[in-house]
Amino acid sequence: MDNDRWLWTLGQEMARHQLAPDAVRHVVAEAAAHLRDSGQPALRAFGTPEGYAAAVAESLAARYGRPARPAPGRVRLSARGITKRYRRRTILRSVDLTVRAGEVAAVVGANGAGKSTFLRICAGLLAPDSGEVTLDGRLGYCPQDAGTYDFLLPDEQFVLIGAGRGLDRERSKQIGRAGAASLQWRPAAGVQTRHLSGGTRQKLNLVMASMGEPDVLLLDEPYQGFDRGTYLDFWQHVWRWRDEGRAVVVVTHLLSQLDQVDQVLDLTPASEGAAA
Ligand SMILES: Nc1ncnc2c1ncn2[C@@H]1O[C@H](COP(=O)(O)OP(=O)(O)OP(=O)(O)O)[C@@H](O)[C@H]1O
Repeated sequence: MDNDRWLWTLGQEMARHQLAPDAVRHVVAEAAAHLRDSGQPALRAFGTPEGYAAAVAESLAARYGRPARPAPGRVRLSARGITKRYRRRTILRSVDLTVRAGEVAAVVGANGAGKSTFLRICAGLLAPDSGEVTLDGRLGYCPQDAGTYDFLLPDEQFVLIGAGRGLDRERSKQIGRAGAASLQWRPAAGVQTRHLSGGTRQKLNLVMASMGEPDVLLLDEPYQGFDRGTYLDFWQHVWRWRDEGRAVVVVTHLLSQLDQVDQVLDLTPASEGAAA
């Protein structure tokens, strides 16, 4: 089945699940954009259109059936007036973002709009030219390019990160393995990180970022390379972290979850946004 046919079938299937036409258009456009960007065949990226439509319908039903959320708490992350230039190019111009405990913010924008740059600034890894970031609580940061060590075993990475978060070896391994299992991954004994697939390294990256119950999670497109099931699992984690009172910031290109997040920070430059 070619991608056009797949997208058409997805639209039909979603209509069959009685999803609103706007939602159908939204999801089909998002899937089409992902296929265009990734160059992947649709079946490999998302599975069958029937299965994907059912999963979307389920996730929307879960959303509307979700019990009342706890009210957002204190401000965990505040970025004010963030401006960043590389040589003469201004990448970020006076960007503001405030995220409270129990909130999810999505950072969106075209390739090169400065999403990763903004997250690195929020994580304290990069200094802005002007503006200020205030972070209250423990930070978990999942960079876009896996922050993993090639020659370590996953367990060794869990122990390393756990040590920095005050966890002993056994507890670190336990938490790491449980996190891996929740993303449908069971690390095989003796396999170094360099031998893991791209999607699995990304799972490792995400598990490490979320170890030690951070108050603020900064996630830079953490699901790249995930298959469809794991991608949906990832968003379930996001909602759980939010309901546990964490502040979560997710950089994303994909739009289907945007109506479920508390705020969307669009870094597309004003002139480009107007032209689009
Ligand atoms: N160290 C650097 N020196 C010069 N330019 C840089 C540097 N880091 C990033 N850039 C440029 O800044 C712009 C923003 O990069 P950034 O990675 O933040 O964008 P992005 O929105 O995350 O992109 P993508 O969606 O492709 O991941 C890009 O044009 C990039 O080439």
